[in-house]
Amino acid sequence: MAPEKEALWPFFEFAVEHAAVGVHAVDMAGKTVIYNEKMKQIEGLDLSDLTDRTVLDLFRFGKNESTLMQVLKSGVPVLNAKQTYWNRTGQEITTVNDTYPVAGPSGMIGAIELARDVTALEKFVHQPLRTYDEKVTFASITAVSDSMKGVVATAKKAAAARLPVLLSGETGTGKDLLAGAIHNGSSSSGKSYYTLFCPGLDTQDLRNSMEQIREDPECTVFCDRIDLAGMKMQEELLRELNRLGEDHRQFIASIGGDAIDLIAEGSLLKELYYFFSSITIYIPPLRKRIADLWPFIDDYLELHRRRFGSAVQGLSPEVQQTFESYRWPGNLKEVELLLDEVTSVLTTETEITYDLLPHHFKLKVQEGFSPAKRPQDFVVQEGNEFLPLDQYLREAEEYYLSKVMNVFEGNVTKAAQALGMSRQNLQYHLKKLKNGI
Ligand SMILES: Nc1ncnc2c1ncn2[C@@H]1O[C@H](COP(=O)(O)OP(=O)(O)OP(=O)(O)O)[C@@H](O)[C@H]1O
Repeated sequence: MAPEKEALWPFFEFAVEHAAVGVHAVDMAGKTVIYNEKMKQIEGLDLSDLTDRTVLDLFRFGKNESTLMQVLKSGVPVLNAKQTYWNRTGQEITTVNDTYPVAGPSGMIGAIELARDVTALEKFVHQPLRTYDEKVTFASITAVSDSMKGVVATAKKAAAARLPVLLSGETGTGKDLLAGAIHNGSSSSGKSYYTLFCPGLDTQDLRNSMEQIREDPECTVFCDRIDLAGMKMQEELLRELNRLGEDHRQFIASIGGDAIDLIAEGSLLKELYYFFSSITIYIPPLRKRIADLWPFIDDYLELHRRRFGSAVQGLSPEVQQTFESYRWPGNLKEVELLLDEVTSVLTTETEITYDLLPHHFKLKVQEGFSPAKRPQDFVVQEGNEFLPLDQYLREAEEYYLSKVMNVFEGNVTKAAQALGMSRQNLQYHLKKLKNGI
């Protein structure tokens, strides 16, 4: 390298590390040569040893599924590929990726992926309900598990009583959907439905919306994610709501977790909680009501056959096992986006097989079983703190199973064979560990 260029090297390095886009570059062998801070943040991983191994070794996705590998092979850029991730803390992240071939003095030397984090924008541009132009009703909600049946039954009562309702649950559990169903199931059906998306709300937006709401005495007002609005905005919102007076409006709000915890940690204004909580409905995460997963997928595939002429009839047994043991931090919304991604590239396939799953999802499946323990934590040595036997055995079991699941890329059948146990038995152990039992 020319000395004047070499002198600039620290600047390049600094720029890559501090860039607001994720940067992942690989050489012609697929070995990672650059993986910047933003990319780690986006993928929710701490991969300090990434540079020593090839991407394929590490993530073990099929060659065709990695856009980096695709570009390495074709030499053609892949631009504007949108992906939604749920990192291991359950945070939803949407990126738009551009992947380019990189040329050296005598030909191509690798490929580079630039990932723009558009999560905030996605959240701000309010996502319409995914109902394919059909009216949202209680029948739009997949509710096969007992807990979800209970949720719908309470929501129906709330719609009839027209009392303020507070919906709580993780991202993607269907709070928006339920709010829409309550509106359409109440006497406000056919009247206006206002959504205030609280994380993106400013004083001016709030006042403008409130002006319209004031003129509309029979509407429904849905305040989405009040816990993400900030305390000052919550106080303003409460003042505006109290000013509306005694009309016939239906008030609904949603929060992303337990109300009492959110109040205790200072993310939810107690008085605003009281305003909405005449009826509180908690929607459990999908992993606690997995019975809802299969009917949701069946409905999704049936709708796609009917509307878009898709040929897909179902999932291969391997994919079923993977879905059953995955934690689904983004709940049914994550399932839906994953199916959108998979089905968008299918043509004549009648079954979704493991190979067809996107690599970022396989990565999440592998990551799902990686407790923060190290091998030395299980070595019994004098001077170490001794754990109660049952805790030690549980942690060792979790550690061992996590490693075996990683080796077999989340494939329960193969892992069970290696462990000398039945698939059902392994499934039972994995579920037990995931639920912290
Ligand atoms: N029980 C359900 N039945 C049918 N579809 C569901 C259900 N739960 C979620 N979905 C699907 O997931 C999508 C996203 O759900 P929704 O936006 O209502 O979740 P949310 O809890 O409001 O999420 P967030 O907190 O991120 O806004 C819905 O549009 C719907 O397609």
